[in-house]
Amino acid sequence: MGTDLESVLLTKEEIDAKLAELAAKIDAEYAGKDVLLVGVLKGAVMVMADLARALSTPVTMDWMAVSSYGAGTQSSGVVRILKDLDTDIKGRHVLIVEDIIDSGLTLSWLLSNLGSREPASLEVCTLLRKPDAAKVDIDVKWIGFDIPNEFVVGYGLDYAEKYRNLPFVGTLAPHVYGG
Ligand SMILES: O=P(O)(O)OC[C@H]1O[C@H](OP(=O)(O)OP(=O)(O)O)[C@H](O)[C@@H]1O
Ligand code: HPA
Ligand SMILES: [Mg+2]
Repeated sequence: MGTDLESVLLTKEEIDAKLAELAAKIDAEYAGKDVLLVGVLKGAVMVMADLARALSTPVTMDWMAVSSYGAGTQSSGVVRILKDLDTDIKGRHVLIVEDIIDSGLTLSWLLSNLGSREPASLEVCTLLRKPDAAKVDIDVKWIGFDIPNEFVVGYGLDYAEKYRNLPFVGTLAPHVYGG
């Protein structure tokens, strides 16, 4: 697996099983409703692709690009919109799909931004969350895994844009980012 990675935290099989579990709960919640999945680029691409295919509920998908990390391993706290939604979400049931909640700053900002557009409902599904890294308290309805406060890569998650295409989630060796 190369010397840049320290260990595998979640295998592809564990991720697949968890997404199937989450999809069943999401299907039950939105039965008969018209749902818009909002993926947060770029990290959420893999979760969105696999979660959307695990759902039975018909959904539409839109994407928002925001960035708060740049090339580093620490959130700057400053969120920039790089690409806004194409869809007017007023009156829609919106489910934000995220790869990870770390400090929570990105999602907290996104929830208030999208919330002000008057959706019928606004919920969050994230594959990963780091409870020990939280700087803000956020209400998240669907969480795949709570993980330790270490920098992780793979399955959409990057370090300086690398490793997003790994099919599993792993921890990065500290020497890679000077830790
Ligand atoms: O809870 P936080 O501390 O705010 O961190 C979580 C956010 O950081 C990452 O995105 P990033 O800004 O790295 O953009 P990317 O998805 O394009 O990698 C990740 O995909 C989340 O959106
Ligand atoms: O642990 C992480 N890895 C990659 N990207 C991230 N963005 C927030 N936290 C992380
Ligand atoms: Mg990133």
